Amino acid sequence: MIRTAKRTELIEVAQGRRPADIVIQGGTVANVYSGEFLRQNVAIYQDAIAYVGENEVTIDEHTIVIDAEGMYVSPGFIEPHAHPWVIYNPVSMTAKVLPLGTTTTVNDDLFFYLHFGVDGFRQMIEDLRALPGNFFWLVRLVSQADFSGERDWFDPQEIRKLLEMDEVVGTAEVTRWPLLYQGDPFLIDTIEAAKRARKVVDGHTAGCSYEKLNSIAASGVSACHEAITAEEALHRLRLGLWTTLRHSSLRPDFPEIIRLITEKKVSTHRITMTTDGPHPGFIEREGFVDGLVRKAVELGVPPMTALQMATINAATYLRLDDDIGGIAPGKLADIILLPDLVTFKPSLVISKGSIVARDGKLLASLPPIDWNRYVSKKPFLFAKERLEDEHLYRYPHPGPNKPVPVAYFKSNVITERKDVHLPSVNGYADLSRHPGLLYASLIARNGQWVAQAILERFAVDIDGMASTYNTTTELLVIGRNPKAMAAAAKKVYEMGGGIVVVDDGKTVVEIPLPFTGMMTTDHSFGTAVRFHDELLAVLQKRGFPFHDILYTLLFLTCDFLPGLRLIPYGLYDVKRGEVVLPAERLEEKVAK
Ligand SMILES: Nc1ncnc2[nH]cnc12
Repeated sequence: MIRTAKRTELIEVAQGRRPADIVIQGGTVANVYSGEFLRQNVAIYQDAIAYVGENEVTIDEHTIVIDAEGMYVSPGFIEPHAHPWVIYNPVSMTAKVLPLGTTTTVNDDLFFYLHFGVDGFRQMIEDLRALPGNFFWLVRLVSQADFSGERDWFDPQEIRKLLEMDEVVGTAEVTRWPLLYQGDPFLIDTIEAAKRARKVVDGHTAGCSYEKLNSIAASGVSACHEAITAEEALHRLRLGLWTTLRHSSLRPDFPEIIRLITEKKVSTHRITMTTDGPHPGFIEREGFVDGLVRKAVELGVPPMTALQMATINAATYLRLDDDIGGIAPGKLADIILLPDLVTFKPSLVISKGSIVARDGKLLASLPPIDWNRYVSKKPFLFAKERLEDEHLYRYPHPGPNKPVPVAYFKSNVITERKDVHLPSVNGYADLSRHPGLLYASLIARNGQWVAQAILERFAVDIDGMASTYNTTTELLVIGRNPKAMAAAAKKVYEMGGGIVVVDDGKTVVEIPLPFTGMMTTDHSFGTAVRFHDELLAVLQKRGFPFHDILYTLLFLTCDFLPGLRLIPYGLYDVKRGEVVLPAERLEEKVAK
């Protein structure tokens, strides 16, 4: 990482021959390298740390002297696995989490890359250099729902060029991990190239057995955050994978998984923690990396161990430990002041030598970003009126006496196939006598195709809703009433992306997400919280039985979780690897 502070000047400050810019004195420094708490002074010069010790630091009239008496002085927190698109965007996420002490986030690029391609994405990386804090990237090698042209879009040469950028620290999770198990040549070659460039290879091996994990580790993957039990986490640790413990809005797993440390008493130096893209309401109420540290300590992890996992361990995994992750001379000055080791809420946040937040308030300015300048794809490429055709929503009956495959939600994101006998009316499955069954259509934004499903246990009483917030960012329309579904779909079309719920002829939720269909363009994190909370409340009132609506929508259209899924190729049975009902061409569908 680039420093403005010259090494020779840092040496002068360390020797007291040059005044420091900031001195933090009288505090207890959390030395995450040695695992000690030490009463020491810290001298900061420009963006780096020059001195840590018991000597008085040389100051002048420009030096900011911070009295840290009674406080803990900790390295800034690091989130090694962020998804900066959960209605919030990279700027609003940073504005929220920096005052909470997370000075570094490492971010998945999926939706940015899908919508901008390499040129727009590169431009955005460059523009986001103006963000306060450290904002790094992991780049995807494939999407989360195969589509025609996917392999061309994720071009190996372009990805290798991205991997050369300083802001790109590695390759992002491959959710379709069976591709790695099978030794997919593109993935293996690109992973090899990433490793040669000294970058990390993030993993995503949900539900992978110990035996299969051997192959994944052999493929070059360096980390996994998908363990949901202490046992699964131990498998990852034993196989040399950096083991990232997750406590997210979708999977608040710490009470179980933290037993890896509190009961199995393993060595923790290869363990990190992640919030894994929580919904905005979760961050608002539970915090970000500060929340992980707080929760870990509450569950019995020693405070120093929790701090190490959130700082130096993450930095070491990311190969950034020469620059960040600890408080020592020569490192970048990412430092937080903690009044206690219980709440872990910083009273002061310093990033690269600047005070960026105090008492939970952001002081740093945010760069103006014109998000839509990166987007190379138009939101919709067909006439809006086409969405009025009810054939887009009604499910074609497979034939007399044949059961209809239904995607039944077993949990927030896992579905299971149920074969249900339904009457046929004019060739379509009739849901009118089956309360709780809903139509679902995934409509390509370029107007090329529509894929269809029937859902059960999503929500009993939804007339119509539409959302581009899903892993394909195509138009997902759900409901029991095709007219209401059409109305919701048209509204989302008009907004250029977003989420709309229509009930009894009225729009009851309207969330514009014009940035890739996933994010607001707003710098205010509060807006994202308000939108999320409103959506969840409205859907729960109409029978949504789970806790994380955004993840239900997000993953209904992915191809890596069990059950029936709605993907660009059609209704897909993941276990059998089989398309149950192929997507149809939109033109043919609406002409019927
Ligand atoms: N695989 C994933 N894709 C999109 N957002 C996510 N948030 C957490 N995991 C994610």
